[in-house]
Amino acid sequence: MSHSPKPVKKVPLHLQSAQNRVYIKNGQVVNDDGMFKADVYIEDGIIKFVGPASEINVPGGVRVIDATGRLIIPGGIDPHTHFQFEFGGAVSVDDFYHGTRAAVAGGTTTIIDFVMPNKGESLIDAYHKWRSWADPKVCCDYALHVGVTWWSKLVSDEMKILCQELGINSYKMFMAYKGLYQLNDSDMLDSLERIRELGALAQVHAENGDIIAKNAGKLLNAGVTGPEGHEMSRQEEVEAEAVHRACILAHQVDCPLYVVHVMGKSAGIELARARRRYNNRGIYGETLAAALGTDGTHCHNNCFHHAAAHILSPPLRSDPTTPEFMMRLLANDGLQTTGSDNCTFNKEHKELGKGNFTKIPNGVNGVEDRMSVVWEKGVHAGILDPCRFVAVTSTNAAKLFNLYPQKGRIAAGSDADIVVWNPNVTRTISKDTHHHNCDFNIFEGMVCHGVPEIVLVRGRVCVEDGNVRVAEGFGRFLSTPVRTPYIYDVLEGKVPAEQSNGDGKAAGGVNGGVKSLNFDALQKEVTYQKPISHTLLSSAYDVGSQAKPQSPTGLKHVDGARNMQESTFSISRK
Ligand SMILES: NC(=O)NCCC(=O)O
Ligand SMILES: [Zn+2]
Ligand SMILES: [Zn+2]
Repeated sequence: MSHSPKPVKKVPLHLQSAQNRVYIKNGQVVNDDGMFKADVYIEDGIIKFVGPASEINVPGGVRVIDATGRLIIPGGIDPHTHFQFEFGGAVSVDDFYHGTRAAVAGGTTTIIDFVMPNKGESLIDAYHKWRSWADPKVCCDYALHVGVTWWSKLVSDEMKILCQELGINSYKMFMAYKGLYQLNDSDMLDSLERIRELGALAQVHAENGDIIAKNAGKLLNAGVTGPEGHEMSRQEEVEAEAVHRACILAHQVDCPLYVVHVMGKSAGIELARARRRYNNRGIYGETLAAALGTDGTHCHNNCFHHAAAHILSPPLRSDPTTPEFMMRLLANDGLQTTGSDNCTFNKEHKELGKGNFTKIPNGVNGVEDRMSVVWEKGVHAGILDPCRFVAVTSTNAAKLFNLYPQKGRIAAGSDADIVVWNPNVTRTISKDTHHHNCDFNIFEGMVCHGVPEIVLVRGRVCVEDGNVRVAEGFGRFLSTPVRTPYIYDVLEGKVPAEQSNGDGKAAGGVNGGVKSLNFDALQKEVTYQKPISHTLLSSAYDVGSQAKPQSPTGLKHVDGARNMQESTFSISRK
């Protein structure tokens, strides 16, 4: 089959040439593998020099930035966004302009969005649709993943064209959203096999969609219609089972797998266990800013708007110890990356699900605040060091999606996507000051140490003095080649996982190993919920190691949550 790519809008010259010489002095450079004092010189959007001031003669006419007391870090890479995405009867309100502007404001300079073909739709047509939406609007560079939302010979053929001609190296399959995107195991296996043949990376949304559909029906029949029904229908083990199954399916066809949005403790453990089982080869996991910065108790708030604003899938977990647990997994290489899954809807959209939680459009914010949340809950909390922060917010994603070292590193030759990060000041997150196009922020009121004071996108200063000055259309599409060495060199046994940096010199950050994890101890921290039919019959909720009589939601106490008495499911909401 031949294919002629559709023309893509060119970036106007006046936007390409802005601010072409910048010198950042007196800062502390942080990469995933080390931290050192150095100056950074940039010309035409590329880093030309990183080193001591004594080794460079800076030419005249240069914009000088003094980074004394600041860190100079690679711009964040958010590998998981859904801008302008039609989902659940609404279109997400952060389009490619508002979404990438919010990203840059928060220190993220590359995003990877998902092309989501409808069932029966050509993947290539969907790809061009996404390009036509994104190219004129993006304020920073971006790449695309493609959803394999149905399976056929046409899909298989198009995947080859996407990989070989259109810059795609990753595909997402869904084990949930029954009747919409869900693939059965047989189609999953065929897709995984094809992805392996093409040298790409498989991504999976891991939740058991059949269980969810059954549970949702039972809950609605029993009168549980509010947002709290969402997490009740998709419990921890429903996610953990799917993570386990996905890892085995992928391993059976030797396909590398990246599990997106790992939200629950037990799902995180399954992912880390699979990494250890397969000697850190070919299994990778992402968690979300949402999972690290807030929790599912909000979905039980008696204000419908507040509760619905926190609905995404897999759900935020009501166990309030989940965020710290997920951060520890990131610290120990049980998980490798953080995304946002930014998919924002406003009040009127969320209200589509009033009276039926299955109709609440799924999605939350995160693209702007991901870096600050990971710093606050990771580095400031003493769980991550600054190098690991850079790894899980930027470098690991660059390696896994084959953007490294163009992205994800402060080094000569890399793109000048740079954040001057001040760890000594704070900012308070609020919907009133954020740059999103949405009316709610799930991190409202969080005080974050760590502020992206200056943000450069390919050498262009886009954030300074609290002002965000982006240029619509300045971002470029990043063609991502297949066979990223960080994955395929290891998978094919060319280098041991510990040495998989892609250039044979030092260990990389994506295959480091989970040796230090004590799985027995971790497992003891997980509380499993009882089956939903049991819960509907009784208010006693004596599960796992933390047995306590509780509400059917599994909550010990939540301010504003409904008061459960036996199986009475009434709650008054504003
Ligand atoms: N996660 C979510 O709730 N919305 C976006 C779609 C997806 O990633 O599954
Ligand atoms: Zn998903
Ligand atoms: Zn998503």
